[in-house]
Amino acid sequence: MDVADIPAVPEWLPDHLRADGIESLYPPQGQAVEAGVTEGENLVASVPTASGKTLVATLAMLASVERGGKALYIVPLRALASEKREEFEQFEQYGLDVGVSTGNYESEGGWLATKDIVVATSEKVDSLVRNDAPWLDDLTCVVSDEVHLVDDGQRGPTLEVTLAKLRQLNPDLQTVALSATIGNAEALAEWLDAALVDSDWRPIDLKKGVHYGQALHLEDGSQSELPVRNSEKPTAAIVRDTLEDEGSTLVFVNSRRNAEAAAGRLASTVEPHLTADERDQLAEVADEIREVSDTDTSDDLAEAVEGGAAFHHAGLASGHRSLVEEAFRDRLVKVVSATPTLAAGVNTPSRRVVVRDWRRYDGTAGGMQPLSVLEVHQMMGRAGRPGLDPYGEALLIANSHDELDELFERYVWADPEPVESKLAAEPALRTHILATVASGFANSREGLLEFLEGTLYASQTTERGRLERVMDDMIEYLERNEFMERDGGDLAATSLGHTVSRLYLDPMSAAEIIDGLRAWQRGDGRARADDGASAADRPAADAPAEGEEPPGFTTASDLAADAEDDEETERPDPTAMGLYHLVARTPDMYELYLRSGDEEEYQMLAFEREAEFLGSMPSEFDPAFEDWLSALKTARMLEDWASEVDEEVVTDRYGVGPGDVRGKVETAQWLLGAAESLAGELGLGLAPAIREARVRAEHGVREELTDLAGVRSVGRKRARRLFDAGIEDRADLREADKSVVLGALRGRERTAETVLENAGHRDPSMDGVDPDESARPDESDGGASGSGGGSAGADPDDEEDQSSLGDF
Ligand SMILES: Nc1ncnc2c1ncn2[C@@H]1O[C@H](COP(=O)(O)OP(=O)(O)OP(=O)(O)O)[C@@H](O)[C@H]1O
Repeated sequence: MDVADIPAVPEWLPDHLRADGIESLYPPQGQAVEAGVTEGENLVASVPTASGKTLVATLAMLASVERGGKALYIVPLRALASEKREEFEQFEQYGLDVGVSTGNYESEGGWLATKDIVVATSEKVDSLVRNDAPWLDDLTCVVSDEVHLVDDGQRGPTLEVTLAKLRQLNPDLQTVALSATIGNAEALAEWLDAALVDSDWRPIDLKKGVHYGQALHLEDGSQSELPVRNSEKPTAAIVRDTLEDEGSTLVFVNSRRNAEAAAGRLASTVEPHLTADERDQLAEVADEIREVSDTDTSDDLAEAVEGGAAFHHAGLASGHRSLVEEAFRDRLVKVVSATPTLAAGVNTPSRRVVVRDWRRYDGTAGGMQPLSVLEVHQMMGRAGRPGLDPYGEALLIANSHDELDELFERYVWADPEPVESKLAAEPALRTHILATVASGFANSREGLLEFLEGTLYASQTTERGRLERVMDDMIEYLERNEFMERDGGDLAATSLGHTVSRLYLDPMSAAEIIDGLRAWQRGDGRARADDGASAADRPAADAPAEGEEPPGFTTASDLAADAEDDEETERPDPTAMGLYHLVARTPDMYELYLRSGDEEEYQMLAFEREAEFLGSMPSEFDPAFEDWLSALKTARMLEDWASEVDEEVVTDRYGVGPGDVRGKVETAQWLLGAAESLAGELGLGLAPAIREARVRAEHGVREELTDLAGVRSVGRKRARRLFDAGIEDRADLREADKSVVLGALRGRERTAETVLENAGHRDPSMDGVDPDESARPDESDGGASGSGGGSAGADPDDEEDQSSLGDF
C-alpha cells in the first residue's frame, strides 16, 4: 500500500513518511490499515522483531489525534519510553504535543492532560489509574507495546489489569497491541476484541543456526566453515569472521557483568581491523562517554569503544546507551555485547547476532535455566540491517554434538511458546483486588468478578472456579489486615487500604511493615533485648569500614544500654539496621541470596543484634528463618552503604554489582518512604526515625555530607574528600576556590570544573523521595528490585542481575 492511500491520517503524513524513506507500507502494515487501525478499530499485530510494528501504532495514534482524541503508548521499559518519545517528537513540528511519564510517580500527572500523545511504562499507568488521573477519561487510543509480556509472572498482571481498567473506564477506547510472534496471537485478539494481523514477514531474510566446532550449521541444512583459532573463543571467531566481511555483530549474554567482560575481550579482536580514521572517531566517542559520568563503568566502556567494541545493559546511564547505539548504527563500533534488554525494542540491527548464553541464573528455580524460545527469537530477530545486508544470520553456540542437536530442537526449529495470563496468582490478585476496589472499579464481590471477566485470564481459563477461590482468599486476607471492609455484599477499601494502594505497595509488604512497627511500639521482643547479656556485652556487630563504628548510628549496644538505664521510659527509636531489615523482608524487596558459609555468619549477626529487629525472629528450625537471614544480609548491605563503606568494598563483600547496590538502595528508600507514611497514618510516632534511616540510605553518607553528596557528579567519595578539605556544603562549594576543589578531587581539572558548575543547581534525580508521594523507583532501569508479587514493577532484568550473584 502506497503511503498516500492510508485513510484517516493527517494530511502531512505521506510527505513526512516519504522524507523518511518510507514510500509504501510493509505487507503486515498494509494488512493492519485494511483491518481499520487508522479508523479506530482494535488490532493485535503479531509480527517479527524489527518489522515495522511501531509504524502501525503511530498510524493509529496520529489518526486518533486527528479526530480530536488523545493517545497513550505503554512501554515495558523506561529506556524504551525515552526512545519512543524521541521518535514521536518528530511530530511536534505539526503541532502535536508529546509527553513521557516514567520514574517518580507524580500523583496524577496533571501536566499530561494537555498532551496529545503520552508515553509511559505499565507500572506508571497503573499508578496513574490508582491516583485517579482525570485525563485518563479522555483517552481515545491506547497502544500496548510488547503485549506478550502479559505472560511475565511478575509484571504481566499489572499490564493485563491496567489494560482492562483503561478499557472499562472508556468503552470506546481503541486498543492496539503489538506483539512479537507468539504461539497464540489469536487468544490476545479475542481478549481485546481485536482484528488480528499475524505474520512472519520480515523486511530482510533471517537465517538461524548454530556454530559448533569449526563450522556454521544453518537451518536450511547448509554448513559453512567458520574456524576457531587456538586460544580463541567461538564468539571471537564469529566476530572476526563477520568483520572480515565488513559486518557487525551483536552478542547477547546473560548478565551485565558478562556483557562488560565480553566487550573488553572482543575489543582485542576488533582493534587490529580498525582503520586510522575509525580509531580517531572512536577516540572521540570514548571521550564523550567519559564525559557522561566519572565511574569505573564509564571508563571501561570508553576503553572498549576505543577498541571498536561496546557493552549495553540497563545499568548504563542513558547517555552511555545512546552513544553506544549511535556508534553501532554508524558502523564505528563493530560489536556490542548486550543483555536481553537490547532485544526488547531498541533499534540496532546488525549483520550477525550471536546468542552466546542461552541459560540464565534463576534464583526461584534454583539454578541456570534455559531462556524461552520467544526470548531467543526476539534476540535473533535483530539480525540483518535493511538496505545494507542481503540477509541476517543469528547463531547459537554449541560445545558438543549433543548440544548442537539440542539447540536446533530447542530454539532453531521450535515455535515460540503460547502466552498465558499469570493473573490467578496470589501476589498479583492481592495487589490488584485492593487497587481495583480502592480506585472504584468494583465495590462488591460480584463487581470484582465482573471486572476480572475483562482480563485475559478469564478469556483463557477453562477453570473459572480457581480465580474465584483465589479471589475470595485474597479478599479475606485484605479484610484481616484492615485494608478492606465488607458490609453485606459490599466491599470498600479502608483509609489504610487506600494509602497502601496509592503507595503502590504489595499489601503483604504493607502488612509486614505495619506489624513490625506496631510490635516495636508495643515493646515486643524487648524482653530478649534486656535479658541476655547479649547485645550489651558483645561488640556492635560487624561494624563496617575496617571495623569502625558506623558514624552516627544507634547500635545494638546503645539500645541495650538505653534499656538498662531506664526501664520505665518509652522504647527508644528503632535503629536503621532494624528498619532496613524490616523493609528487606517484604516481598517488594529482592533479598540477597545466602551463599554457602553465609548462614553461620548471619546467624551470629542475628543473635548479636537481636535487640534491633522489629517483630519476632523465627526460630532456627522454622523454614522462614533462611529468608529472614537473607533479609539480614540485604539489611547489612544497606547499613554498610549508609555508613559510607566504599562502594567497591560493598560490591565485593556481597558479591553484587554497583547497579545492584543502587537498585537495593532505591528500593529501600521507596519502602522506607512508604513505611514513614504508614507510621504517620497509624499515629505510631516512629516517622522521624524512619525518615533518618531513609535519608542516610539515600546518599550513603553521614548527615553533614548529604548536602554535598546531593550535588550532581559529586557522590559519596567526592563529598567526603571535599568535606575533609573544609568545604562543608553546597554554599561553600559555590564559593570555593578552584584549586581547593582540584586538590580535594585529586587533580582532575575537568571534574573540578563540572562539580563547581553543578554546585549552582540541584540535581532532581538526587533529591529525596517525597514521603507523600512515596514513589516506587523506576521499575525498569535496574532501579527497583523485583517484587515477588505481581503488583509492582519488577525489573525484567532482575534474573539477569541475579546471575551476577551466583558463582557462574
Ligand atoms: N514501510 C516501511 N518502509 C521502510 N522502512 C520502514 C517501514 N516501516 C518501518 N520501517 C523502518 O524499519 C525499521 C524497524 O521498524 P520498527 O522499529 O518500527 O520495527 P518494530 O517491529 O517496531 O521493532 P520492534 O520489534 O523493535 O518493536 C525502522 O527503522 C523503521 O523506520
